[in-house]
Amino acid sequence: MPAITVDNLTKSYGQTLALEDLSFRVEEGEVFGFLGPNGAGKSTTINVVLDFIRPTAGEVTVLGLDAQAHSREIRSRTGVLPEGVETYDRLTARQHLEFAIDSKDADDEPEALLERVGLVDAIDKKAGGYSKGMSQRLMLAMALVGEPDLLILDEPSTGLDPNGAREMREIVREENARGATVFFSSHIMEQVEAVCDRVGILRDGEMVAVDTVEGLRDSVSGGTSLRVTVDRVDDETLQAVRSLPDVSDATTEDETTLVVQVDGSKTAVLSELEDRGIEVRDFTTREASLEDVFQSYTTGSEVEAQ
Ligand SMILES: Nc1ncnc2c1ncn2[C@@H]1O[C@H](COP(=O)(O)OP(=O)(O)OP(=O)(O)O)[C@@H](O)[C@H]1O
Repeated sequence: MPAITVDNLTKSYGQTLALEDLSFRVEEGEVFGFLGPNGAGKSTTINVVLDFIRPTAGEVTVLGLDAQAHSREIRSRTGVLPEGVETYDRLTARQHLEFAIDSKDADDEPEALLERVGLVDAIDKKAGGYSKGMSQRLMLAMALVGEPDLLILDEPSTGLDPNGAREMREIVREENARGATVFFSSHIMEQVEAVCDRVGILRDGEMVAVDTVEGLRDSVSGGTSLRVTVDRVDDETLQAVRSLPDVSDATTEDETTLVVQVDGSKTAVLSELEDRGIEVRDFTTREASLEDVFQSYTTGSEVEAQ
């Protein structure tokens, strides 16, 4: 049974079409990264999944239950880190957690939860004095209450410094190892790379790709960029390199530098140059970064998606 099923989901806010016929599944036990630029519709999707807003059309089930008919049960089994921090200034971290533990009928210890998110030192301080990162840590601790079956984290790294972002990823891994399904949104590809089993890329309210990180990388042509320093290069050589199998593009950066986009082995490119009597002085390779992949799917430029 999938943890989340979204079928033909459409959501309009007046004239604004935020989601258009969106369908995808999050399998039980996986870490699913929901990626998209600002305004793509990530929060809207999460809000429909949690029944905070109603869809214009389409069906959503969560943990096998209809999202609208069973929202109470779904929320009791789900830990949510919402977008934007909503702590209560006059309550301490301990009080926030006691409230969350009570409302979920759970038996967690506030200290233990705050220890996990690195906020135990501030346990009795009022949240009004917290930095953005501290508030984000507190919200994450609240999401962990009651060992939820499903964790939904909307932009969980917001306000966290690099250490905080790393710790957040560790918690995602731990929760997943315990058996929780994790669904988290981000507009930063790098954040999802380290922890996600699969990634869905949303663009203008539509899912443009769903795959493993490796699969996404492979689906973008020009997977590897090969930069070769030679003694000389001419048009004929450039044409010959371009027509090699697995080469999607080749350009010259200057009179002695060739940049080749190659999907397979780079040896063929180097052999072609040597066969033509061109001296290869040096070469470096660079794999398509995940930012390139993300950019190709969300802007349709830079690297061409197949
Ligand atoms: N309450 C609302 N009323 C009107 N339009 C809205 C509302 N909420 C969202 N939108 C619009 O719907 C679209 C999707 O917004 P959404 O917040 O879901 O995107 P997002 O991917 O979460 O973006 P971000 O990364 O900036 O949080 C945007 O065009 C946004 O302007």
